[in-house]
Amino acid sequence: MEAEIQSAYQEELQQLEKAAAEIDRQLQSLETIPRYYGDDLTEQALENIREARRHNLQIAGVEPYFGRLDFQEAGVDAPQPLYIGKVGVEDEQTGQLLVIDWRAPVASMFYSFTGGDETASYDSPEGLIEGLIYLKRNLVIRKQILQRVVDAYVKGGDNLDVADEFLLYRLGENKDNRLRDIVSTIQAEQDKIIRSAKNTALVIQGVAGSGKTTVALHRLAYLLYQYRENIRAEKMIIFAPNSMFLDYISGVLPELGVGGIQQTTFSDWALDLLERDVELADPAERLATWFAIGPKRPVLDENAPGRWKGSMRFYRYVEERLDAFEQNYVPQRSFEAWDGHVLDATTVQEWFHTEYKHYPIAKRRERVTGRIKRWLEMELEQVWDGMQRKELKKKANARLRSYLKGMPDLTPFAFYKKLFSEATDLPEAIVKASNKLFKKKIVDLEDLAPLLLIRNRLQGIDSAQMFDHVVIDEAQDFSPFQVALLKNQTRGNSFSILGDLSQGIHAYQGVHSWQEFLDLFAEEEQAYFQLERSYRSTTEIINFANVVLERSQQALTLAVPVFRSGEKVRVAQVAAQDRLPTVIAAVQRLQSGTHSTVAVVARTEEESRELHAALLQAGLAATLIHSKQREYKGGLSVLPVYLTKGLEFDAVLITDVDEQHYELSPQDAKLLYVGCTRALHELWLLYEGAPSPLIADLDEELYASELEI
Ligand SMILES: Nc1ncnc2c1ncn2[C@@H]1O[C@H](COP(=O)(O)OP(=O)(O)OP(=O)(O)O)[C@@H](O)[C@H]1O
Repeated sequence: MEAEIQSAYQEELQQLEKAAAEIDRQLQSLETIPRYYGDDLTEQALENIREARRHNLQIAGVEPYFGRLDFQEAGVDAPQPLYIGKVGVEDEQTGQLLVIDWRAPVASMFYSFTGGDETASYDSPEGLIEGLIYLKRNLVIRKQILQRVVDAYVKGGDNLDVADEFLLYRLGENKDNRLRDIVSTIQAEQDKIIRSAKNTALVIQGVAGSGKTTVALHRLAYLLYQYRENIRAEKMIIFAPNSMFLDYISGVLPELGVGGIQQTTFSDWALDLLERDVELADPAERLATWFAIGPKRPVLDENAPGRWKGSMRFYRYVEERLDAFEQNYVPQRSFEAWDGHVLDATTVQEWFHTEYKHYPIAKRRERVTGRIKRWLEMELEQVWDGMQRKELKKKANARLRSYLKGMPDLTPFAFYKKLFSEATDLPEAIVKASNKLFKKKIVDLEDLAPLLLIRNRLQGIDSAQMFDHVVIDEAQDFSPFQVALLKNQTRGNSFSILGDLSQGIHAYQGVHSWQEFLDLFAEEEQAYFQLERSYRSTTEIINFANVVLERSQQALTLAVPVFRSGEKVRVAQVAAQDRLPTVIAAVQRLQSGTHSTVAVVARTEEESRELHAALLQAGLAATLIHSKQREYKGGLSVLPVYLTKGLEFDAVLITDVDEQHYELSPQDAKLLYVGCTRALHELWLLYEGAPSPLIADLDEELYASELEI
């Protein structure tokens, strides 16, 4: 056995030497060609191709490949070793592929093949190719040095779940301040999502840590490769919950060799399109209101403004108002330039409703106005007396100004404001609150989608504003209105919509069932996937978090851990006077091991500020994360629980898990669940007085109560 391992290692060492030498040679030969900076278009195109190759070779130069698959195609004599890497590399001398891009059809077998039956197949442009797999091998190469060779499958061998062994090895690593690519360990259920056809609206429900964000980013890289003829990176967009999250995920796409994809939050994107004509109400205040402790929180029902204004009922209401506005846009009366010189109302209506029908309202107004002016000029040309013409022109222009007032040139905000000020059939509380806010030209997050719907109808959607693909991360916080709006701007309904209802802590604005989104798409253009395995946390952490979730009294899917065992979760009571010293000592203990990212999670922003100050005073370099934070620095972070969503840390310490801070309610259970599932390796919870009912009377197997600090 030992001899076999040695010989496999030697074989791979030789292969690596050969591949690395070829990559270096190609890179050097490209470097000898001077870069072109001129304005000749052909030269520019050639330079772009060279630049893309340089970039790919640089990526391949660091880690040429990560896997090997020996595949014997039916009808071929012997198995061929296929080396799979982040980018494809061709041997320039032989024309053979030295490394196959992980996104290529043949590489799909590396992910879909999970042992068992040794036959495998893949979809190629020529049709289905079938054959036998002889070997599936994982390779770890760092800076061109071969570090690990692990065989996940050998035909005829004892294949004992070695695929999992390699995955566990990757999952056991500590995290720095960025999300990473997972090309070498994409799981079969994730691969299916990544390789789904472009023109489909995918809705993905995935438990915490199931790789949703990561999978969505890999899917973008896949689509760009597979549909390179008719899709462009600049036409793809990722919507994420906040700027700090965008910063946190910003490393993955460049690692996959992809650049140029728009990455933003819905509010930033919407405010830009609205030309910053309105201001957004302070998001920190909104969070403080909805995440207040206990009874201070507003009632969450279908009349919560976010739910109500985000509904399809309101979408249709706004559309009806727009229809009525358009229908009555042209004045009923004719335009009389001066006595007896009349332009019929029906003629103007014909121009507006029939001739220019395909233009948006504002454009139609422009066209119709221009045409009336031309008609007027022609009428005036027939008046021979210059003095009289001048007189009539003055009079006619005054009448025209008054006539055109009947076709108001409204901004989206002016239309929306008017809609609320005239509304008699909308809930009173919503109208009152909206009118009050709109007086100051301030709007809430849930007003942005209606404003854009109005904008699109008034001003139209420019082709530059259309998308080839849209990713919505943390989609449980999105409303049907937002998705319906984006649907109008997305070619082929190409969407990746991913989220987790168990983490729906913004239920005052987000969906309560995925059906709310699925209803927006025809049956044949949608697909629904569920991811249940959690890759982030140890089994101990997942089992603990699942109990918290079960106490939410809602039927939610529990996460299934990938079997990776670690420390027990620690739950300890502390006396009031010991709270801060205990937090400080606990952080020091958690930082003393190999953990590079540690989070102290408080219930509110105010409490996280206090803890942050105490940690700084104790000489610990902690970063406070607040709702306006744009950058994620890693190391030691202090943050309120509702801002942890989407992030992950080697160790997490949650403070104040007592009966006041976390009640036995679905909302608090989801909050605590989110907090717990952020931890990769260690999770500690502290409370004063009585523990939260969400963690009281737990099975002793689930936790340890000593802190050992
Ligand atoms: N196939 C995989 N191989 C290795 N690591 C993986 C794999 N899938 C997911 N992970 C890791 O699991 C962690 C969670 O991934 P990610 O943040 O994408 O999950 P998520 O479903 O978006 O989580 P959440 O909803 O809790 O924010 C990351 O560290 C990611 O690298």
